[in-house]
Amino acid sequence: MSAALIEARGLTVSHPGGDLPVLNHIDMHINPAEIVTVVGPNGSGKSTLVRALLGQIALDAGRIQRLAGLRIGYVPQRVHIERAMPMTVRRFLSLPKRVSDADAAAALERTGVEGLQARQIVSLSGGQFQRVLLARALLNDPQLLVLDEPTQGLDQPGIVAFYKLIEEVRAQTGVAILMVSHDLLVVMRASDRVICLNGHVCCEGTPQAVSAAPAYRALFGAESQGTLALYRHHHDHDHDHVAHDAHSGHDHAHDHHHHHHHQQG
Ligand SMILES: Nc1ncnc2c1ncn2[C@@H]1O[C@H](COP(=O)(O)OP(=O)(O)OP(=O)(O)O)[C@@H](O)[C@H]1O
Repeated sequence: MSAALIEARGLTVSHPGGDLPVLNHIDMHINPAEIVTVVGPNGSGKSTLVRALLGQIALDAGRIQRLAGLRIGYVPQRVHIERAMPMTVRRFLSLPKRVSDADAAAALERTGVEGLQARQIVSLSGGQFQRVLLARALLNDPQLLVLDEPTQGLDQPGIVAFYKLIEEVRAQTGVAILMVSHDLLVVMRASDRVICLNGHVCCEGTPQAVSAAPAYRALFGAESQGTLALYRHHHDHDHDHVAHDAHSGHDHAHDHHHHHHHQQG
C-alpha cells in the first residue's frame, strides 16, 4: 500500500470543446510533509491538474487515490477570488465553516498577520490577503495544502517572504504542500520536489535535478539558466543529488540530446 497522501495514475483530462487532452497520462503523488511544486508554461495544464486532484473535474482516464479522510486546505488563484464584498477578516475566516475566535486568532498569528480580525478584506495589501487566505486554508488542520499561484501579484521581497512562511508552516504543522508557481528561482529553493508540466510530466525530481534537465531547460529557455546557476552556486559542494531521475521510470521521451555531426569537407 502506498503511503502517499494523494496519488494520480494515468490521469488524462480534456476540457469541453477541446479536441486534445489538456493532461496526458499524468502519474504523480504527494507524500506527507512534502513540498511539491508544479511548474510549466502558461496553458500547460497546471490549474487543471490541481482541480483534477481536488476532484473538481471529470477524468477521461486514470484514477486518483486519496488517503481515507484526507483533509485538504485549498487556496485558489487569487484572481478568481471576489474581494470587493464588504467583509471583515474575522467573518471571512468563518466562511464557509464557522470557527471560534481563538482558532481564528491562532491561524492569523501562524501566518504572520495577527490582529487583522477587524480589517475589511478590501483594505488589505496583496501580501496580507495572501496570508489571510493561507490562514483560512489552515483552519481545518489540513494534511495537504494546495496553493495555486500563491505569489501572483506580490513583489520580489513579498514572494521570498511567502515561501519562507510556507516552509515555517510545514515545519510547525507537518502539512504537505502542493503549489503551482511561476516564480522559478524561489520555487526551486523552497521545494523538495518539482514537477515540470507541459500537458504531460516533462521531468520531475529535486529542484537541482529538474533545473539541469534538458526538458526543463528547453521549456523555460533563458529563465532556466538562472535556476541552474542558482543551484550551482548553492550546491557547489553537494555531490549526493547530482544524478537526476533517470532511474525513476518517468517519461524522458522529451529529453533527447541532439548531436550534430559535422562532416569534414
Ligand atoms: N474550464 C475550461 N474549459 C475549457 N478549456 C479550459 C478550461 N480551463 C482551462 N482550459 C484550457 O486548458 C488549458 C490548460 O489550462 P490550465 O489553466 O490548466 O493551464 P495553466 O498551466 O494553469 O495555465 P496558467 O499558467 O496560464 O494559469 C488551456 O489551454 C486552457 O485554455
